[in-house]
Amino acid sequence: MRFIPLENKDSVGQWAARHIVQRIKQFNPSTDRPFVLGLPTGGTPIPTYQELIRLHHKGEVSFTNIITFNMDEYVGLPASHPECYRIFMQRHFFDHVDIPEKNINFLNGNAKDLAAECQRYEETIKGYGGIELFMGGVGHDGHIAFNEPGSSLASRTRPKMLTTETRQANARFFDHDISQVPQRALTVGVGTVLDARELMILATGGDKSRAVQATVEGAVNHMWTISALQLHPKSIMICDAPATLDLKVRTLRYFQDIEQDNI
Ligand SMILES: N[C@@H]1[C@@H](O)[C@H](O)[C@@H](COP(=O)(O)O)O[C@@H]1O
Repeated sequence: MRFIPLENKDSVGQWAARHIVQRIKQFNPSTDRPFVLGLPTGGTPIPTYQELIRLHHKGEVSFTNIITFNMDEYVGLPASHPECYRIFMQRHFFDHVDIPEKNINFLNGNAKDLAAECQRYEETIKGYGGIELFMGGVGHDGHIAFNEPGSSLASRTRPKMLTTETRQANARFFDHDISQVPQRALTVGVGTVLDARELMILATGGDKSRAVQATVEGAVNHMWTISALQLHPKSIMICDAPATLDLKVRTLRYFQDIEQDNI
């Protein structure tokens, strides 16, 4: 696992966006061979989306031959709700780049049969030959996508109950009213995430430092599902300085040393 310690959330966004653009260029996608990108919502990836939009407007990257899969979606939020993840993604990213509508994939949290919807998602991902690069954030409790503590590290896409801690954290998007935050979500599983050919996880802010510590220094553990990153052959975690506060100085210096040409 690579660990990239940077200064602030904007440098994290710039690094992540540059990495995505570099991977897309190396892959050289076409209509017959599109690049499949997994994407998160949340506050953390917003600087990355802003930088990707900037690079797109500069002519450095096109999303015409990119297929996207978002990680998760709330269950039962009206499709037009501003915090519905599809709407969030339109607002922060898709509306500002040249991705064709048909290339965008989401879980439908209003599907009648949620299990069948999750199965459909898994099959659609497989149909595209899997995900090339999965970008993600991390919850305060170390969840990846909505894989809350105790989720199987082999889990696949399925409905999950959200913890009170996660609903409290996300209440900031719902007028700070936890009762408006859905109790359930559909989420790709930890196993689904691990199947991607590359993982890139972003963590910014001091409130993520315990999750970062668990990921980088802790043991692989279902109570910190993000720690499954250690099992992946090609994973990167990118942090700002506050998110590294719980790491040992020795750990931080080690990664600063080996990544000095990349930070
Ligand atoms: N399901 C999402 C995750 O995919 C996201 O990574 C996490 C962190 O969000 P934020 O970036 O806003 O801190 O919270 C949500 O619960």
